[in-house]
Amino acid sequence: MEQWQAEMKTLCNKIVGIMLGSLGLTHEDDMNWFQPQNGSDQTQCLFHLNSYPVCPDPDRAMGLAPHTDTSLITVVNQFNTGGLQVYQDGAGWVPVEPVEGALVVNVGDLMQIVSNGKFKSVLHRALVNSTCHRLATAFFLMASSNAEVSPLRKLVDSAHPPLYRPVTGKEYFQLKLKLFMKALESIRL
Ligand SMILES: O=C(O)CCC(=O)C(=O)O
Ligand SMILES: [Fe+2]
Repeated sequence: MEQWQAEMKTLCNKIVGIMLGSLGLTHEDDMNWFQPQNGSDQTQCLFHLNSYPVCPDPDRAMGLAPHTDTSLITVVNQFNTGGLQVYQDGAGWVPVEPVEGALVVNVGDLMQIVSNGKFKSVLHRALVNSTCHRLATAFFLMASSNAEVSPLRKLVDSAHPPLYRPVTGKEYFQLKLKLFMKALESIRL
């Protein structure tokens, strides 16, 4: 389990590096701010094992209600049983069809903050079905609890003012628990 967690964290860090790199951020300083500092071992990753039993009337039930993740990114494994849907403006709820051997990467709220809105946190939900028990895992890469999360300096200038005030990883986590879908809006400048 520990080795799996370390490998997932490495994978997530790589993906975040590629995403921020695509915005022109390549320096170490741009990449390491969300890691635990000074050798502290605060939790920086969370893991959900979601279990959705067979449902006789799936149209009248919901596996996981619509939400955005608090994370920077979330890596989801659907184990070849669909159910995950993402909301797309204009199209509505779009199923994320499982692809054998592939993982799904969801953009979370913290990524929306640090990218100053360039990456949008995805609204998603999970449906149940009437034929098989669905399992899905979600691995969340968070910012460490004392890391300052704010739009990255290189993405901010007079033409692109910061959209969000700085928060610590811990503060945003608590805001999300309290305000749920209104958390991002509550730190909007
Ligand atoms: O079950 C799924 O496919 C998604 C799980 C999820 O969105 C979550 O745990 O936050
Ligand atoms: Fe989620």
